[in-house]
Formats: sequence, C-alpha cells, structure tokens
Amino acid sequence: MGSEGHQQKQLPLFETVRAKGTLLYRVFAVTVFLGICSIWTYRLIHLPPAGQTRWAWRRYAWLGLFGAELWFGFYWILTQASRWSPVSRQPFKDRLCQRHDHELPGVDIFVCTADPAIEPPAMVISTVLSMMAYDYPTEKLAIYLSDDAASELTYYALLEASRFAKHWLPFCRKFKVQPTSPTAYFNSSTESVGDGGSHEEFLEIKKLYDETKHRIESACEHNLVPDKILIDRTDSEAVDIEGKVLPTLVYMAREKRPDYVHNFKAGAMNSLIRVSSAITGGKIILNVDCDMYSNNSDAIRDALCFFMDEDNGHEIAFVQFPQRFDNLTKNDLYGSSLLVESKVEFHGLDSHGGVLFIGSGCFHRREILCGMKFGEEGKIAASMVSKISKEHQLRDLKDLASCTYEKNTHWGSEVRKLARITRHYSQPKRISEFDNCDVFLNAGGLEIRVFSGGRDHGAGNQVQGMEIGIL
Ligand SMILES: O=c1ccn([C@@H]2O[C@H](COP(=O)(O)OP(=O)(O)O[C@H]3O[C@H](CO)[C@@H](O)[C@H](O)[C@H]3O)[C@@H](O)[C@H]2O)c(=O)[nH]1
Ligand SMILES: [Mn+2]
Repeated sequence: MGSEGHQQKQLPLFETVRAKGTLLYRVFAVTVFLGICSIWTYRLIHLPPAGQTRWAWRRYAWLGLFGAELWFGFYWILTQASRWSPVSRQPFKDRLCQRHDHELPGVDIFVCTADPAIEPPAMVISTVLSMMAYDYPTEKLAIYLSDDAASELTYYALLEASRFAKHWLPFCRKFKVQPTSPTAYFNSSTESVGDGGSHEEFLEIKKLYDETKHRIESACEHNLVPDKILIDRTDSEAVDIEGKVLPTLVYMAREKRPDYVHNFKAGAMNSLIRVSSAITGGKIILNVDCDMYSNNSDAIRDALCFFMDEDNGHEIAFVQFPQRFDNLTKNDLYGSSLLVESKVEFHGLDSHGGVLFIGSGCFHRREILCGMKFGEEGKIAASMVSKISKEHQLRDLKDLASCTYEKNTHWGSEVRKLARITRHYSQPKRISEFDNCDVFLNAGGLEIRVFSGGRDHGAGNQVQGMEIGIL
C-alpha cells in the first residue's frame, strides 16, 4: 500500500501526447517545399533576358510573379510552425481527486454582457446557470455577471435565475445532466432523464424553466420588470431545495461614461478582477461570453489538472478551451466551426509553448492577470472591505468597479497596459435609472449587488456553445 501510494504521488496530473501521423505530414510538407523550390528555380532559370525592348514588360511581369511566389513560399514556411509537431493534452481528474480534493482553489467565473437588446437576458442567465452547475464544491465557486452600463432587465433575469438554480442544480446533480445550460438541454433532450429519472421529473423541471423564461421574456417585451423586485433580506438561505449551499452569485454593473474609455470586454474584465478580489478572490478565473455555455461540467477539474500538477503546473498561466458554435449555416459557409484552428493550429502552437488566448472559455491564474503586486492590492482591498459594514462594503466595491478607478492608481498606470486593446469606441450607453426599485443603492450610478446564491430563478436561448477540450 505504502509504496503504491508513493508511486501514485509521482504520477503527473496531465500528460502531453504527440499527435499521430506527424511523420507522414512531414514527408508531405517536404514534398511541397521541394515543389516550391522548383518553382523558384524555374523562375530564376527562365528569367526573360534584359534589353529586349519589345518584350520588356515580360521581364517585369516575370519578376513580379517571382516576388509573389517567394513571398508565398516564405509565408508557407512560417505556417509550418503550427503544423510540424502538434500535441494534445490529457488531464487525469481521478488523480486530482485523490491528491487534491481537500485543497481545491476558489474559482471565480466572469460572465460578461453589455446590451439586453442584442444579448437577451433569458440567454444570459442560461449561461449563468450552466456555470453554476459545474461539478465543483459550491462554496468555492463564484459566478460574477458583469452587466455593462446596467440593465434592470438583466438584473431581474439574474434574480429569476438564482431562484430557478435552487431546482436546477439538484436536478443536474441527480441526473448528471449535460449540457447544464437549460436552453441547450431542453432543446436537445429526448423528454426523459437518464439515471432512473422519470418522465414526470423531466416535465416538472421543464415547466419551472418555461415559466421562468416566460416571465423574463415578457418583462423584456414590455421593457418593464415586475413592480416589486423584492429581495427578502432576512432570507439568509443560500441553499438549494436539497439544502446544499449554492455558488456565490454576484451582479456587477460597470459604469460607462461618455468621457471615459471603457475598453469593452477588457474593461469589464478589469473591473471584475478588482471587485472579485475584494469579495471571493478565487485563485482561478474563468471568463465566458454571455452567449456561450459549458457543455461539460467537469471542465474546472480538467483545467485544474494543469494548474495543480506538482512538476509543471507552475509554468502554466492559462488553459484555453476551444469554442464551438451551435448555429452554423448549412455547409458552414463562413467557416465558423473553426476546424483548422481548433483541430490543427492550436495543437501545433501549443507544442512550442505558444497556445493562443482566444477569449471566452479561458481559465487564468488570478496572479497572472493582475501580477503579484496587484494581487496584493486586491488583498488589501479585500481586508479593508471585510472590516467595514455592509453598506460601506458596497460603497468600496463600487469604487473598485468605477470607470475612474484606473485614474491615478497603480492599477490604472500598470495593469491596464497589459490589457490595452484597439482604440475604437462606440458611443457609450447611458446608465439605466433604477430608482423605481428598492434593491439598488442609488439611481444613475454604478451598482453592485452581492447575493450569495439562492435567493432566486432562470432560463435562456442559446446561440453558441463552448466545447470542452484541452489544447
Ligand atoms: O462594452 C462591452 C462590449 C462587449 N462586452 C462583452 O464582451 C463579450 C464579447 O463581445 P462580442 O462583441 O460578443 O465579441 P465576439 O466577437 O462575439 O467574441 C470574440 O471576442 C471576444 C472578446 O475578445 C472573445 O471573448 C470571444 O471568445 C470571441 O469569440 C460579450 O459577452 C459582450 O457582452 C462587454 O462586456 N462590454
Ligand atoms: Mn459575441
């Protein structure tokens, strides 16, 4: 036993596997290269001689073509870097469970949304629910919804989502539901649940979901949330119907002002990093666009196999999952399945340590995103916030998310340089007014609501899917 245990400890949490058929590909690539060389040679040997006044244009055309072929050949050689030695990564979740189950890190998931007209709240909360249903200790899981410039419709939808989550999460656990986005699940499901579930149980949860979705959609249709969005502040219960703690759910609305650059998703991510470091401070951060969902509830553990590997984990800054899209056109006219990128190039670049960060579906170490120095700033903010009253706490959190925070702070001058993006800005939207609703602190300003899971219900329309797999 003892020696077996010791041996187990030595086993890595992931392995890197060389792709099959590499030799064959290399032989093929060499033949293409020889072909390119012969074209170059042909062009040089048969270059029309200078001095022929009648056919002078032929020489220039020939040289032009030669230049184009040289350029193409050079480009082709460069592209071979991403095809020469592809690798794939295989995580071992069972080893992670055996060795680290008691010391799993906190994971903060950032879902970004910006406009309820383009990104319907019903869709957004389906994404949120799929994130809440990850197979991960719920007390270590926090989902932050960033609603840029704030929309009370999105806020209302999130409230509904948190109610529905009380039913949805136990249902997902019990019947090992995949995918955990209710929209995707009910669209694909065959009206029965696996693992001994009855048709009635399926109908029951579907009814709850349909009702939730209906409430959200009619609120959106009339641009009117129910008169009273009431959060029962005496309800400290953040548990599902089986009594299990729900993941922490945070709504953050970032302020947008016409005279401040907001940097789109990157700006929202910056605010989320600051705010989350003062609330949950999860060591691992996953970012997801609001029109994506998880199709594998083991994804967090898959990613952790890389971060927590004893020998190589410290070298890994981020784990990017491929993205897969549901609503492709017939024959995928626009190449949206990203086959070449996800099946070939990512694997090829990964072998050189250069895997691409493609946005949604990426796990980062927090310290990589903000640096050790600014991780400290987050910690200071966190300790400051924990010492003061709830009301002050929300005020301080508002400062952290404010668009002016990046002015005259270390964070602003240093960290933002890391995330500088193209400077073309659309007209920032106005912040919605919330004075008809008692749950917000004030109207016209930045609002942060923190509700630790479980107060509420949700559903959605899905347009894209996040595939789980490791590059
Ligand atoms: O001011 C803004 C603008 C956008 N977003 C959010 O950012 C996300 C992405 O924006 P979008 O315009 O939808 O970008 P896409 O081109 O659809 O997505 C590509 O670009 C994203 C941002 O880099 C990546 O996350 C995606 O993986 C990649 O597919 C969405 O959730 C938006 O709600 C904000 O939070 N604030
Ligand atoms: Mn998008």
